[in-house]
Amino acid sequence: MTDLLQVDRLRVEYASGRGSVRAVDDISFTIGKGEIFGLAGESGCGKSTTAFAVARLLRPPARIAGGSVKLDGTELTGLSDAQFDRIRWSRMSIVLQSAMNNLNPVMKIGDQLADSILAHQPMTMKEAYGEAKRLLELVDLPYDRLGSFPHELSGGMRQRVVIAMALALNPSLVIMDEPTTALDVVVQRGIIRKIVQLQQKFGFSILFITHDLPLMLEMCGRIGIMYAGKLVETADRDSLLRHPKHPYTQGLLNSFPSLTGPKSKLIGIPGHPPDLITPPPGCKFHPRCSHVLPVCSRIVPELRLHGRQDVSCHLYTEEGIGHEQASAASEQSQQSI
Ligand SMILES: Nc1ncnc2c1ncn2[C@@H]1O[C@H](COP(=O)(O)OP(=O)(O)OP(=O)(O)O)[C@@H](O)[C@H]1O
Repeated sequence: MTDLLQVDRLRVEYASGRGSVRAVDDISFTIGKGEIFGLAGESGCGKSTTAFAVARLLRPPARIAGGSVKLDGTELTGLSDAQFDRIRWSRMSIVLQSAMNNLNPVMKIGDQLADSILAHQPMTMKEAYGEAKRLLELVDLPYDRLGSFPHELSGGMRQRVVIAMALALNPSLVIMDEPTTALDVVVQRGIIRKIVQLQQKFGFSILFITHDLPLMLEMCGRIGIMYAGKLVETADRDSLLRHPKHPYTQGLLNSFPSLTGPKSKLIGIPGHPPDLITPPPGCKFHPRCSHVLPVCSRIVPELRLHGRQDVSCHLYTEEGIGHEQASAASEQSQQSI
């Protein structure tokens, strides 16, 4: 699969009175053309900061401290705001959890959609309205809703409008950060089904972020697991489900009910994520890890290909205990998933 997005050694820091918060710490991943890639991990691990860095939505005190973000070969981190504005919406768009509340309350839906189309495409107002109607129908809203104000729509309908706006200019990448979290479960499911249908129809790629790991596993072809600003494992969905390699991934999967297998006891991960201003040395997960080795508190493990997935863990490095015990750990965890 050809890469659409290439994130290489990205680092993002927030300046704070106590020091720098290393929210995204040297992470690398790619998203293929037409691929749905998910980022998962506990609250505060840096998922949204990564998405905002890619979409260039970070504001002070946040700053990109290093690394590269390329979209279809174009380096984004060095572009001026004006250059990036041409890319935003036309090649990359973003749907946020709160977006449905950010629609202009005193403007009709049709005017808002037409305005966002006209901001990037030379058309007459009549043509833009025609486009707005097509977009509403894409997300299964009747076109007479063009004349409604946001408060006349339910939360689910407003989020569909936001998704329609994100697709208006046919982008190649859509970033979705908790796009349905604020909605009730039934409405969520309907919107997710619609997103997947549209993705299959138009072939755009998605960077998908949610707390809902079962939903992520259902929707994403490949998933990156983040812990304390680091990417600790990247794998295709099946490998991740069948053979999670990093002890953190294993713990995360054990914290959610199984999608398909028999019922088993849910086990949380003991302890808490570290303070990102003074994280522990070596692997940041080592104070919580049940497979911890002496090397883990000394050396940061690199993310390396192991079997079908990339994993950053000393269970799979030469400094660590080697593959046999790692496989045993993976199998042991698998039995309980
Ligand atoms: N303005 C800020 N100043 C200082 N630190 C911040 C700021 N915003 C976020 N952070 C820190 O950056 C880290 C990453 O936050 P981020 O919101 O990206 O995580 P997340 O994985 O998306 O969390 P959630 O799932 O809760 O949205 C957190 O530890 C957070 O405390």
